[in-house]
Amino acid sequence: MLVAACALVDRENRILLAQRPPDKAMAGLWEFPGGKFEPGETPEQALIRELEEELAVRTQAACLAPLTFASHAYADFHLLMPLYICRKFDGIPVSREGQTLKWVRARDLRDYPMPEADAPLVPVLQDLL
Ligand SMILES: Nc1nc2c([nH]c(=O)n2[C@@H]2O[C@H](COP(=O)(O)OP(=O)(O)OP(=O)(O)O)[C@@H](O)[C@H]2O)c(=O)[nH]1
Repeated sequence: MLVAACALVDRENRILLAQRPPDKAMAGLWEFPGGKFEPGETPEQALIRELEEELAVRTQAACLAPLTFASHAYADFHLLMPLYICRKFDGIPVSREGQTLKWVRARDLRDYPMPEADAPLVPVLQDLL
């Protein structure tokens, strides 16, 4: 499974996390906004679409910088997930799909339980921010 994810970073260097709603797999875990690619989409197009759909945030490919990626074997699928970082976006994120949103400092990321695939991404963000 290919998923594009984004660390949205605000002016205070905080990262936006979204908590998965109770009715979904991995409910309650905190994740980076993003989602699966649709046929024919580039990762950047998928992310721009997902940020708009999930958070009413608008950005553009030039504002999405590749940061790192996750490659993780879940029991039922293998996830390959590029993680972008974005500091330049329009709009204040609002929850459009029932997720709880939280701006989190890099040093506090470990306080938010995340999907297994995300564990190696945390130190990369902590080093950067
Ligand atoms: N967006 C996002 N997805 C992640 C992260 N870590 C991680 O393992 N995933 C997994 O990647 C997949 C993302 O798919 P998705 O968001 O498009 O779809 P979903 O499972 O929420 O449900 P849906 O198919 O009903 O939209 C899920 O299996 C999710 O658990 C992350 O940090 N951000």
